Amino acid sequence: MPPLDDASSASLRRTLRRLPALAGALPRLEPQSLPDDPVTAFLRWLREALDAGVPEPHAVTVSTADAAGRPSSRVVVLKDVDDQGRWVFATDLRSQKARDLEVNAAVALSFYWQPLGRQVRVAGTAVRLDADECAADFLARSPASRAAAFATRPGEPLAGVDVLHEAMRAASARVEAEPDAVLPDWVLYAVVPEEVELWQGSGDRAHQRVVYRRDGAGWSRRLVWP
Ligand SMILES: Cc1cc2nc3c(=O)[nH]c(=O)nc-3n(C[C@H](O)[C@H](O)[C@H](O)COP(=O)(O)O)c2cc1C
Repeated sequence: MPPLDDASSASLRRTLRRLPALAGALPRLEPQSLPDDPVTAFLRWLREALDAGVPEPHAVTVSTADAAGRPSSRVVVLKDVDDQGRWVFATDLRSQKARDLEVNAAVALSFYWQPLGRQVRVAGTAVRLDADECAADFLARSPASRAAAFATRPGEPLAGVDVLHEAMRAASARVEAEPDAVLPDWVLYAVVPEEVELWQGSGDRAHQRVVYRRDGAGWSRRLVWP
């Protein structure tokens, strides 16, 4: 295989074209066997991802947009699907995603579970959880994660890696000295779903898409073309 830093874009295109996608034995989806509500369906698929040994199945891409509609995406970890059927993640209020959500609550999540050829998309509105819940989540984090959260200044220019390590050392000492200290900028967002799509890839490209849409107090469900 040619090196990927080869100047020839034709060679890059060839390399990319030859990469397999949706290879291997993938499960078949029987849409009628899916539950009526997407939260139960998601939890079933998450269980199957865990059982199949999918690496880090709780890693999820979160997409937000700023006040001008400029989108951005990044990976976070899923913290919960709560008893109100909301997908919960944690972040720093100073981060771009949080700044976006504070002015534009529209949000989309995307999971990809490669060994199963499955994608789940959730679109809806993000609500910030109350300070007590955010604090409890912060305190449940490992000391190293708490120190990292105290040390960071999300998105600000960093003069050098040594500055980061020094800030981490100072923050670790603080966490040890003050184990109950909470970062006030630590926030949880719950995504209230409007639409959830389960996508099952297939080697023969007859992929299946099932879209759930909120319908009054319940959900409607339909198949759509892939
Ligand atoms: C596997 C993985 C898990 C991550 N988990 C989180 C997380 O739970 N919360 C978070 O704020 N950032 C998390 N990040 C870092 C984000 O992807 C991102 O770099 C950071 O939050 C800044 O994003 P923003 O400036 O767009 O808000 C994670 C990154 C990876 C690769």
